[in-house]
Amino acid sequence: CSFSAKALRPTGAATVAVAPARGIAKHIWLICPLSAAAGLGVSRRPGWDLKGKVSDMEAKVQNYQSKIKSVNLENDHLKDSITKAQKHKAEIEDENRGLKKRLGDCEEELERLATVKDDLAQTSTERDGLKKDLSKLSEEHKVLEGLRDHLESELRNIQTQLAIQSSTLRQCQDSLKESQELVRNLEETVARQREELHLGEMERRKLHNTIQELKGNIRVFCRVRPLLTGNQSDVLHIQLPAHDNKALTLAKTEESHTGRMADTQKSYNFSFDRVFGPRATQREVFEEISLLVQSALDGYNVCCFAYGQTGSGKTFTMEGGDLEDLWGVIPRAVQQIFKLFVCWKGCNNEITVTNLTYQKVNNEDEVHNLIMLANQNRSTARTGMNDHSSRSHSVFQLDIEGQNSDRDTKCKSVLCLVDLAGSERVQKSQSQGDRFKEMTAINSSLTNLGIVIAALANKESFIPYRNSKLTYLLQNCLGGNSKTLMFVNIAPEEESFGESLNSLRFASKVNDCVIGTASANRK
Ligand SMILES: Nc1ncnc2c1ncn2[C@@H]1O[C@H](COP(=O)(O)OP(=O)(O)OP(=O)(O)O)[C@@H](O)[C@H]1O
Repeated sequence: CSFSAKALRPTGAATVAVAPARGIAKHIWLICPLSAAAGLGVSRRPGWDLKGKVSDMEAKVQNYQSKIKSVNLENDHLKDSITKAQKHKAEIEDENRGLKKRLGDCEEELERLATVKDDLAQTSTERDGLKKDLSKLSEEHKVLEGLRDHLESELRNIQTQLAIQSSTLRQCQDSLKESQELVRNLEETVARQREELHLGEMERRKLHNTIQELKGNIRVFCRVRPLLTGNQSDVLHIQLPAHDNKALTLAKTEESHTGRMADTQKSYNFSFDRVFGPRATQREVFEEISLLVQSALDGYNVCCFAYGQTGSGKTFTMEGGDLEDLWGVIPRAVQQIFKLFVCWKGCNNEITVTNLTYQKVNNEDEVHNLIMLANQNRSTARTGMNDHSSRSHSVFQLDIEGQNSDRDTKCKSVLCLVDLAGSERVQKSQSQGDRFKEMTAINSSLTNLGIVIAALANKESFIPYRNSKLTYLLQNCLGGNSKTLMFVNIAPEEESFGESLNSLRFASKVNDCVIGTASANRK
């Protein structure tokens, strides 16, 4: 199609169709209105030139026909193209559907892959964690390997040591066998020596008893109290020989009554089993008594009593002071006994006295408590001779029972420790009223004690023990199966000379008493 630019006078709108971008053929069509086309390339003929016009028209028709032809061709061609395009479109749609499906598949796949990616990320995180764990475990493994090596080396050492120990053990077992043999031999020796010891102990008791018997059954110790005020060297009337602890002399210068003769020195010599001077300590005194306490533990009845004028130191000797150094015979004897004994199982007394109770004791403290109770009940008072005079006799009696479970033997004894009330002269003590009555009763019981001792010394057939409660209570100690010791306490003051002389004479009489040989209460 060719156009002349000059002749072109478009009168209507042109439609431009553009073929789809995608397709096999690409064409541009321009469709012009007929009126406009009629003027193309045709020169204007005069009105009268009909022929010319007809020929133009025919030419035009021909042109148009050929154009139609070509358009039809073109149209066919286009139809064909359209068919093709439609086919192509259908193919493309198919393809599109396929692609869409593929896209859907791909999206699904993508989703799946996203999940996989998440899984992968999680797995990766887990892998990182595991890697860390692995490295940690590797380190631990390394440490454990080190430890294992160390343990293996230790094991080797231990095995070596074990081998050494095993060999030592074998040696020990051998020496144990030898030791067991030795122990058997030693046990036999011990049993033999125990038997020898027992025989030795029996021998010791026998010898101890013989010594006690040789010393006399009623033994007498004399104790001189120190001056409570004043200078000890002023005491001239009591003389204690320096090298003889058994003798004592009372000396007094007697003035001539007429004045024509010179004053005479009168001396009274006494001899006892032991004389303790004013400086003797409580411990020294008890050393002697402890032998008697041992006799009580060996099964002998033992009695120790203190006699003397009021204020001469009887209570101090038997009980003493609160400090351990000042303890007297009773607390020291209790201590000695409880060092050896664990329990006392009761008491079985042969002599009973009205208003007297027997109390079971298990230890030293219980005994001390009883002594305190007894002291509270004991009557004391201020007299002309002593600020704290004991106005009663105090009798401490302990029943001892011993058992040798190995040999099934038993022994029983009584330890009797007596602090007598002080003897005193009526005039000197200036006692009145109740004190006077007390003093009379005390003196009476002491007189009865003297009578009993005199009867024993004279070996009389009847001994009047029942004359007083005191002698009745002490009858087993004085005349029976007992080892008896008497303390005669004397005061150092010169005005007590007469009382001291009386006491020492009485004590000498007691010292002469032979009351028979005591025997141990053993079963
Ligand atoms: N060896 C001594 N050393 C020191 N002081 C002593 C000694 N002996 C006795 N005394 C003291 O002498 C005083 C009288 O003693 P104690 O009370 O023992 O006498 P007593 O003979 O028991 O008197 P009584 O018969 O009146 O009861 C007490 O103060 C006591 O402490």
